[in-house]
Amino acid sequence: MYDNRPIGVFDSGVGGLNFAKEIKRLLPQESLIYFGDTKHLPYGEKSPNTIKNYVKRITAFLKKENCKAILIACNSATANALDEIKEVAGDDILVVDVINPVAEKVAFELRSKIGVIATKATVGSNFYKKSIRKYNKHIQVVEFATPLLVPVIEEGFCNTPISRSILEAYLKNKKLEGIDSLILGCTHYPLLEKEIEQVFEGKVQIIDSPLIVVNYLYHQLQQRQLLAQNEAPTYAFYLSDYTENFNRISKRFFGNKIALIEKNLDNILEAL
Ligand SMILES: N[C@@H](CCC(=O)O)C(=O)O
Repeated sequence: MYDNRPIGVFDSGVGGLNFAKEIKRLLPQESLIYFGDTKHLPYGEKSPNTIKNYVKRITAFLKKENCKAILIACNSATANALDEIKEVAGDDILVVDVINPVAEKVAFELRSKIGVIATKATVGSNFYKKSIRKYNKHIQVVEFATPLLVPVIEEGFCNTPISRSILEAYLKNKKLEGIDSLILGCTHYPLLEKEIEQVFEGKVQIIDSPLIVVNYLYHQLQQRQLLAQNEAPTYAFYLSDYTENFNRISKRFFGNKIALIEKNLDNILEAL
């Protein structure tokens, strides 16, 4: 039994593309519909209620596009609006987030002090600490907000003296002293992963969230007989506001033939 309907993936901007790219690599027969809410970026600086309003509309859009599953490729959305997203999605759509699969995996591995760097909205929720300690109370979890990293990434300053100096300032903070592992608790941050490894001189293991999450997604699809058998999957990219940086990074991950479609979701909830 196969299901060739698309998987919906969304984020506030380019961050979710790290996860969409991993789906394309590991699940090459799956079609994707990506929504980047670039008009409302950064989510990390917004209140939980504001985030809830944004992501309910995106979920409604992906439901209307007949998605069989939705990957919330955004930690800030997961940490502040997971229940609301599931409510709008309803029981017929599989919803996978980017925090719980990672928390469950790292909780059963030999780690003693895990660092989590993320946006203010994610750190403010303590979602990672609560999720990891739900499985293992003995692990110390340090959550540390690094808000400048998203603008650095969205403005295309990765691998520059700017990103390097900001990472040095953040990662050498006393709060992160003695960590053995680091979770990149923002889907944008894998774009800085090499630079982060350099700051720690390889002494800290960076957790590969995209691999863990997409592996979890695969098993959830398999259990529900929702896997696709599609030799020509399609990739559609919608943005609430076109940005050149999204265009550049999406083409780097998905090739030059993709089309970016600007989509206004202001009235979509009324249309449901
Ligand atoms: N993709 C980011 C959101 C970044 C932002 O819009 O502040 C996350 O995982 O939290």
